Formats: sequence, structure tokens, C-alpha cells
Amino acid sequence: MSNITVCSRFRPLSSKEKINHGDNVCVHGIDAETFVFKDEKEENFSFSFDRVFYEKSEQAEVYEFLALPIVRDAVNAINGTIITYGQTGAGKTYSMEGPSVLECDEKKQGLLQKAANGLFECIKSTEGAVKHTIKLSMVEIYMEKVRDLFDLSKDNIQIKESRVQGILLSDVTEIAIFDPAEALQILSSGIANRAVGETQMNMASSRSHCIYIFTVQQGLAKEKRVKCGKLVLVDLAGSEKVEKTGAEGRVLEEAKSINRSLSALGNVINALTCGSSGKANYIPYRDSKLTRILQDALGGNSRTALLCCCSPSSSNAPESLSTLRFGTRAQHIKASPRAHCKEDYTKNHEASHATKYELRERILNKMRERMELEDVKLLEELFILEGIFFDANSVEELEQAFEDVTMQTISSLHQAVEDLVCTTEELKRENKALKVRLAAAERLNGLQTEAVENGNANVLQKISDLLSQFVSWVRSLSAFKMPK
Ligand SMILES: Nc1ncnc2c1ncn2[C@@H]1O[C@H](COP(=O)(O)OP(=O)(O)OP(=O)(O)O)[C@@H](O)[C@H]1O
Repeated sequence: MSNITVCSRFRPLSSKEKINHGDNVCVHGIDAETFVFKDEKEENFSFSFDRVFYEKSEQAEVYEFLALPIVRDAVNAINGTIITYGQTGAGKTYSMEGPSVLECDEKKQGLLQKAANGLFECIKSTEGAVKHTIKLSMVEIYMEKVRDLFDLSKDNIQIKESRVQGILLSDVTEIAIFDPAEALQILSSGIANRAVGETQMNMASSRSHCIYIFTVQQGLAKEKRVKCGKLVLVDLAGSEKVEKTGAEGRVLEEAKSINRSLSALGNVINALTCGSSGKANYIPYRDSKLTRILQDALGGNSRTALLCCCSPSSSNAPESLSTLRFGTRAQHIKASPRAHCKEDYTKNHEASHATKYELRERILNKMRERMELEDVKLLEELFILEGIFFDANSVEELEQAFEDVTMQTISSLHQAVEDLVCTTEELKRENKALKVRLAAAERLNGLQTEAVENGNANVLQKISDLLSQFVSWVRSLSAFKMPK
């Protein structure tokens, strides 16, 4: 049983397809879940998905079936991921953003706008008891680098993993949003920073994988606790056959990078679906930035939906067939050690979430009794910064982590004390030398006065001896190194 909701979507024939190849379509719908696909050799294949969206399907239908349950869960602190996959020009960005994030009528708005609206609507229904904060981040993976689309100076964001929070994007910009209109303005500014080019299939082709992250934090005022859910929307770059498109130069490099990461995604899905049951299989998440970022979504720690976008034209049958086979494989992703079977998914997920949550809360509450909220937050940040991770399920592990961080703090304090002792010793030595110099100078001064008063040759000799002695002291002292 799959953990992932997999749907397919066929866009309408494009005018180019109609002109060049007529009305020949490769898809023959049977019902809302099944269709027959005819390949270029006229061979028929039957496909079944959780839902099939044919060319007349509305954007709202896609949102309601594929995304709405995940949006609702994100507000309840259950992470969710929605991915659009398919050949270049197959309708991924249209499904995600509609014709334009800002300027399009409501009917054509994509998953992104509808999800932003949906989040605020869900929040409204819980107003009063719970205080929600929504933050938005946007990154793209371009040529194997993660770029922050809200701050282009952050052009190589590092991916980190925390046992508590899962996969994290280090130092990514997060913008707080307060209503859907503001969210769209911000999304549009990020989209304007995306790498877009032209392919033979698509005039405005996405040359990067674009990732939108909504973080929903909810503070339960009465219980003084904070829950956090992430909604991640991923608009993948389109796969393309470089020999078919005749790409060269930078476009060829982009295409190779896109194809490499998509095949890494395919490998991860294969590894997740081919493992013998009960035996942990090696999953090559680290083979690409894309698979690393999607690790939680594919590995079971997130509710995930995949939309396989296809052209209906017979001229694109090989690419569409490959997309549909990818979707079929994804349907077979089995429960990973951290995942649950679909039947029990919601129940188990919520139950385990509650238990985990209760345990974590118990520990945090104990800390809160003794510390200010700010300190608890600081402590959590310190854990992450020091690379100390713990399983919120285990009190022992948290105590161990707490002990580790305390030991590290004590040892750095010890080091600081030792450094201070050294500096004090150096300063004492210097002080002593300075005192000797001062005494010599005073003595010299006294003798000079005596010599002037008495005109005594012996005294003058003493002065000259002392002078040379003084000069050698000064020389030795100038070789003395001041402590920093
Ligand atoms: N369901 C649809 N209804 C109407 N037009 C659509 C639909 N899906 C896609 N289109 C149109 O098809 C064209 C290509 O779609 P889109 O840009 O979404 O492809 P893509 O899969 O994101 O391609 P790429 O990977 O190259 O970015 C666009 O002009 C888009 O408006």
C-alpha cells in the first residue's frame, strides 16, 4: 500500500502539437482513476492512479483532491509535500502556479495560491484558542546548488539534518506572512528570481527545481506550547531528451544537471520500492540535492502527493509513458521504518505524533519551570548548532543531549579560564620587568644628580656602567613578546 497519493494530469493539446501532429492523443480515459495509454507502436497500457485529471479538469479539482488534505494536516503540525513531475512543457508550473501567480482569475489559480488561501482559511477556523504564525521560504536547485530566492546572495544553502526537525535548510530566509494577498506578492517576488529559459517544448521553461516552504507554527495559548508543521510544494524542472531538443552550451549543461537529479530521484524511488520487506535497504538520498531535500517526503516522515503531468499528444508518448511509469513506481513506495501503512496512516500518525509531542512537552515543561522561554529556545538552537541531535521520543536521549551540551560548555569555560591564567602570568612577568627598569632609571637619575653636584669622576664612571647595563636590559626587554 502506498504512502504517497499519486495522480496524473493531462493538459489540453497545445496549438503547436495540433499544428504539427494533429489531434492524435495517446490517452483514452476509462474513469476517474483508470485510462488506457497508447504508445508510439500502438501498444496499449492500462494505468490506474488515485485520481486522473483529464484535459478538462479544473485547477480546483486538482487542489481539492491532491492538496487540501495535506494543507489541513500542515495546520495540525503534520508535515506535507506536494510534487509536480513530468516532461518539460507538460503542465507542472501551470498546475503549481496557474498562468501567473499574481495576475490570474481565481479559477485558474494553481496549487500554490490555493494552498496559501487554504492555510489562512484553516487558521481562521481555529482562531481564538490557537495563535498561528506562517512563514514562507523559497529556494531553487539550479545546477546542483540550492539558491535562496528571497536573498540571491545566499547562493549555496547547505542542507542539514536534525533528528527533531528532519531536513533543514541552513540560514534560509523566512518571511512571515499575514494574509493570502501578501503571500502572493512575496511568492511573486521569489518567482521573479527563478532561472527560466526557453526549450523547444516550452517558451518559459523552468531550468531549476523550485521549492516553496510554508512553515506553520501554532502556539496553544492556554498550554504555553508551540507546534510546527511544514507544507512543501515542489515544482520540478522538466526532464527532456537532449538529443531531441538539440540543446547545447549552457542549456545543455542545465539539461544534464536536471536529468541527473531526476534520475537520482528515480533511483531513490527504486530503492524505496525494491527493498525486501523487513530489511532496511540503502537509499541513495545523498546522491543529489533534490533527493536530500525530499528525504523526509519520500522516506515516510511526511504526507506526500505526486502529480504526474503529461502531454496528451501522441508525439510525446515516449516521455509521457516514462512519466506514468515513474508515478506507478512511486505508488509502490512502502512504509519506511519511520512511516505507517496507508489504512492506519492518519490514525497512527496522529497517535504517534501525540505521544512524541507529549513526551517532548513534558521535558520542555520541566525546563520551562526553571528557565525562561527564550532560554529554552536558545538551548534548542544550541543543540542544533553543536550538531547534537536527539530523539524527542526518548527522555534518556534528550538528557544525554543536555548533558553533552553542558559538558561542551564546561570544557570551553575551562579553556577560557586556562587562557586567562596564561595571560595573567605573562602580564605579571612584564610587570616585574617594568619595575626593574623603573628602579634602574630612578637610580641612574639619582647618580646623575650626584655627579653634577660633585663633579666626581668615579660617579661618572658608575653612570656610564649603569647606562650600558640599562641599554642591554632595554634590548632584552624589546625581545619580550606582549601577550595578546
Ligand atoms: N491544464 C492546462 N490548461 C491549460 N494550459 C495548460 C495546462 N497545463 C499547461 N498548460 C500550458 O502549457 C504550457 C506549458 O506548461 P508549463 O509551463 O506548466 O510546463 P512545465 O511542465 O512547467 O514545463 P517546464 O518543465 O519546461 O517548466 C504553458 O503555456 C501552460 O500555460
